[in-house]
Amino acid sequence: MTKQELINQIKLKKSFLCIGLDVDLEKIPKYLLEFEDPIFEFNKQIIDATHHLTVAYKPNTAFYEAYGLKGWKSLEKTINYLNENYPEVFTIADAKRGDIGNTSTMYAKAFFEDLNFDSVTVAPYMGSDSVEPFLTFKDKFTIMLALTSNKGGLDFQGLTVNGKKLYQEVLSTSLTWKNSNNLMYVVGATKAEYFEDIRKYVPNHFLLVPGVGAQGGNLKDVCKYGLTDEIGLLVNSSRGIIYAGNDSDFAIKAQEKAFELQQEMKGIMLK
Ligand SMILES: O=C(O)c1cc(=O)[nH]c(=O)n1[C@@H]1O[C@H](COP(=O)(O)O)[C@@H](O)[C@H]1O
Repeated sequence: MTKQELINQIKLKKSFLCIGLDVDLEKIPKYLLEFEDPIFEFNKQIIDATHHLTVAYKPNTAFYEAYGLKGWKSLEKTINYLNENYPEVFTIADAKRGDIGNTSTMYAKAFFEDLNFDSVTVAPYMGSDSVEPFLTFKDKFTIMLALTSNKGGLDFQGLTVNGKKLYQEVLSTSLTWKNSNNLMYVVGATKAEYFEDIRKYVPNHFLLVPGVGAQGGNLKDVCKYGLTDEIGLLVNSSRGIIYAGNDSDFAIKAQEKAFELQQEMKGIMLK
């Protein structure tokens, strides 16, 4: 998908919502455990009920890898279902990869070619040659961790290096990399007070913003400085949406939660 196609979707749906498909067999409605593939059945129902309200889905691969080969199959069925039925939706493999160059190329092939996701999350710790292989894929995006939502996010990202905070250094250095227009950045919703500063470094790149909902982040605070003329934000909620209910009406409950967030986004976009 191109950046323009993503922006068109955002404008059409009046939404910059991303729904996290972080499926935990202990949390899904019990009746689904009777299905041959409970994870896929859960995702399918969530997707069918929410696709008109969201512009992106983000399965975190940990929730699939935890179930071994079966989990990976469920991930493959989920991305295939999305690509076949809702190709307009942006897809994010939240895998947080990154390694020496030739290994990163293989990670990129796994998520961009084999599974055909639009994007993958990557950690910047190993530097330029660990990220650049991901950036060579046309119309695919690499979403690099900048300032994460968790408490420990500042342990390293907040340290001063070369007179700058490490996350600032990550942002400015990454802009010098080849194909840096294929980058997006993760900035946690729980770090809303940093968005003004972050936009000084990356005024136009998309930011993936997790941490609204279960982690307590607030949409309005994020939008105050995070929004660009092209919106430039994908705000993710996982548990707050997909576990809104845990009975046979779970998909409707998820739809209600997604609708609430979409309406809030629409209000902000129309201001
Ligand atoms: O890369 C991410 O998506 C991510 C980065 C970050 O800083 N914080 C963060 O919570 N995430 C992911 O975003 C999702 C948040 O889930 P909820 O807290 O349930 O909405 C999980 O899949 C996390 O792994």
